[in-house]
Amino acid sequence: MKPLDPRLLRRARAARVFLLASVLIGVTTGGLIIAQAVLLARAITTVVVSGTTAGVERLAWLLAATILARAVLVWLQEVVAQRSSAAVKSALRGQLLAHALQLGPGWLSGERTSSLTTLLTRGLDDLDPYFARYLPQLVLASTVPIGVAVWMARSDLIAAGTVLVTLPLIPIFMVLIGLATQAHSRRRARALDVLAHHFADVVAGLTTLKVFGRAKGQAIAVRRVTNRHRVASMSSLRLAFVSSLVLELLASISVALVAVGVGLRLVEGQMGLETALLVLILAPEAYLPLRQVGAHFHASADGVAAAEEVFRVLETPLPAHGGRTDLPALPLSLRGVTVQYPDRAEPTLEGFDLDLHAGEVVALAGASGAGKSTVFAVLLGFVAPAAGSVQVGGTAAEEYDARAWRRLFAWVPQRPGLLEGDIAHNVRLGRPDASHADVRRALELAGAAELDPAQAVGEQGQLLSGGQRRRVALARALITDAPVLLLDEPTAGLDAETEATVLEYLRASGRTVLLVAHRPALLAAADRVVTVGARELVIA
Ligand SMILES: Nc1ncnc2c1ncn2[C@@H]1O[C@H](COP(=O)(O)OP(=O)(O)OP(=O)(O)O)[C@@H](O)[C@H]1O
Repeated sequence: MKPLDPRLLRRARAARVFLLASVLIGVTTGGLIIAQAVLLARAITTVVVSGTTAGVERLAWLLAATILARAVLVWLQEVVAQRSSAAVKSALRGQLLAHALQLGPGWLSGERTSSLTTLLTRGLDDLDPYFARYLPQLVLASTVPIGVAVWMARSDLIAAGTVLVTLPLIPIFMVLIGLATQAHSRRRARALDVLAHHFADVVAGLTTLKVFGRAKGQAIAVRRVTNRHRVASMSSLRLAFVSSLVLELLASISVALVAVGVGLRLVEGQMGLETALLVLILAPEAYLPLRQVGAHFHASADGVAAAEEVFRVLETPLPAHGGRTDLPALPLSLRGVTVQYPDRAEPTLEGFDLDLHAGEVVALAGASGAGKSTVFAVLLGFVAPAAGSVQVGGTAAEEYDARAWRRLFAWVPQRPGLLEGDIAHNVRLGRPDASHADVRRALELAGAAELDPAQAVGEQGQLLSGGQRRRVALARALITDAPVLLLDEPTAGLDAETEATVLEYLRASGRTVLLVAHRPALLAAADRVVTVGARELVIA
C-alpha cells in the first residue's frame, strides 16, 4: 500500500475527515514551531546581548502560550486520530462482512475462515498506530520541513540550502527500508495467519485428537508454528530498530552540518546571535517529523497489510445479479450445468440437467461425492456454474435480485447451522412472526414433537444431538412459505416410523421438494429419482 492509499479515503468517510483535520492541525503546528523558535531566539538574545530582562517577560508569556497551544494541538490530534481510527475500522469491518455475505458460502469455502476472523478482529486493530501515529506524522512531514526551510531561508540561505539538500536523504532511506519491511510484514502476517488457522483447527478437533492419542503431537506442531511467528516478529522488530538507528544517525549528522556552518559564521562575525540561535533551534524541527514518520512506519505496517487484505476481499467481484424482485415461478430447470471448483482437476458436475415442476417430489441420488450438494449450491446461487444455465419459468436466474431468488427456497443442509438461543428462536429464523403454535406444529411435522421449543440449543447447537439439530433445521424450513424445499438427507437420524410421518407430510403439503436421498424410504417417496454423477446408483 502507498503511504496513503486512495482506497482508504474512498471507502471510509472518517479517513477523509481525519486527513483534512490532520492537515489543518499540521499547518498550525508548523506555524507554532516557527513562532516558538523565533520567540526563544529573541528572548535569549535579549538577555545575552543587552544583559537586561526588560521586555523578556512579554516574550516569555508569548512563548508559554505557544507551548500550550502546541500541547492542545497534540491532544486534539490524538482525539481525532483515535475517533477516526475507530470509525474507519468499524466502516471497513461492516463493508467486509457485507461483501463476504454477498459473495456467499461458495467463496467462503475457498477462504480460510480463521484468516477472515483474524482480519476482522485483531488484523484491523493494527490500523490504530497507522491513524494515531503514522498519518499525522506524514502530514507534519509534508508541511513542517518546507515551512521551516522557507523561514530559515529568510535569515540564512546557506543553512536553508544545507537542510534542503540533506532532507531528501531521509525519505530515500525510508523508501529503501520500507521495501525491505514490506516483505517482513507480509511474512509476519502469513505466520500469524497460519498460527490462527492451525490453532483454531486444533481446538475444534481436540476431542478427536485426544481419542486418537494425538493431542501431544499437536502441542509440538503448535509450538513449531508459534516459533515461526515469533521469529518473523523478531525479525520485523530488528529491522524496525536498525532502521530507526539509521534515520536518527542521518538526521543527527544533517543537524550537525547545519550547526557547524552556523557556528563558524557566528565566530567569524558573518551572522548575528539571534539568527544563529533561530537556525539552530529550527534545524532539528525540520528533520523531526520525517524521522518520526520512519519510526512509526513499522508500527503501522501490520495495519497497512491488514487494510490491503480487506481491499483484496472488497475488490472480489460479486456474482452478477439482475434487478427482478418478483417471486420466481416454477418450473425450475438446470441445463448442461458444469461446476468446476478452483482446486479440482475434474469438474464436479458436467452437463447436468434437471427439471423441477410445481408440486413434484424429486430425489437426487448418486454416490458420495458425486455432486448432489453441489446441485443445491448451484440452485441457491452459492456456486456459479462454469457452463450451462439455471432458469425459472423460462427466465435466467441471473435476472433476479439475489434476495428475491433465495425467497424461492427453504434449505436444510447436511450440517445445519443453529444459532445460540432456544429451539423456537432457531425455528423462527424461517418465519420471524410465527406464533408459538406455528413453531410447535412445524416441529411436529419435522418429527420433533418431543422437543421443547424453549430448550436451549447452545453454541452451534451443541446441546442437541445430531438428529435433533437436523429436525430443528427441517422445522425451520417447513415453517417458511418458500415454494421449493431443498433437503439434504432430511430424515437421517429418524426412526422408520417418524421418517414415514415426515415423508407423508412432505408429499401431502403440495410443496415442490428436491431432496438428496440415499435411504430406500426416501427414494420410494419421490415422484422421480435423478442420478447425479457417472456411477448409477442401484436402488434396492
Ligand atoms: N467448496 C468446494 N471446493 C472444492 N471442492 C468441493 C467443494 N465442495 C464440494 N467439493 C467437492 O466436490 C465433490 C462433490 O461434493 P458434494 O458435497 O456436492 O457431493 P455429495 O454428492 O453431496 O456428497 P455426499 O453424498 O457425500 O454428501 C466432492 O469431491 C467434494 O470434495
